[in-house]
Amino acid sequence: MTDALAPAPLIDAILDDLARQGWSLQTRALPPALSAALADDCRQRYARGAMNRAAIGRGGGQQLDERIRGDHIQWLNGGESAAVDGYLALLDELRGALNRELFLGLEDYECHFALYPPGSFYRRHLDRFRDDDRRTVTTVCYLNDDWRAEHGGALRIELPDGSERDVLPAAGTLVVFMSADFPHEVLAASRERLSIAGWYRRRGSAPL
Ligand SMILES: O=C(O)CCC(=O)C(=O)O
Ligand SMILES: [Fe+2]
Repeated sequence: MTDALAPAPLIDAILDDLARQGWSLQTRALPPALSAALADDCRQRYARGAMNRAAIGRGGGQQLDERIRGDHIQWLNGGESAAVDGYLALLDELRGALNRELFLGLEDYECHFALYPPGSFYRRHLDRFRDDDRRTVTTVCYLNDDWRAEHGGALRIELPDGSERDVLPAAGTLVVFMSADFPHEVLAASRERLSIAGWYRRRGSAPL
């Protein structure tokens, strides 16, 4: 038997927050060594041109629009690097806990590296597509050392009571929220901003 990767208190805190308020902010979710290795991996992919400008919409309706989002992304698969495998193992452990404790029936997890060049942003949106309701829980983990508020680049989340919370994209921070319920946006930053955005998905209700 292998040791659990994620500390039980971290998993418990996320489950409690989600059950109570539908979202969770954890500032020490990723070990610093893993976060640093992921940041290196992301930067190398960007440098060799492996990351593409992110599109909006899905399937045949995809389009590029810098007025809506300006990040570059690459989808992640197991077996690409030790760092990515470590990250996926951690997030799979969380998936198991969400299913066991909150009965969410999450079948899989899709995620991508994202690099926002200075000045780029992602306008207010919901992560659940109109024509595809499989995305159920959103996760975003940040990979940026020494991030300060004056760098900008916050994730601004709108809470059900209409108030807003700004989350700094600092290394180690993981944000988790119910995909259908929290409009959010990424504010422009004065420096490069690295992250992994991901979605736990349920089986689709519509036939393919
Ligand atoms: O990077 C973030 O803080 C959020 C990214 C996001 O909203 C998305 O990729 O859908
Ligand atoms: Fe989003």
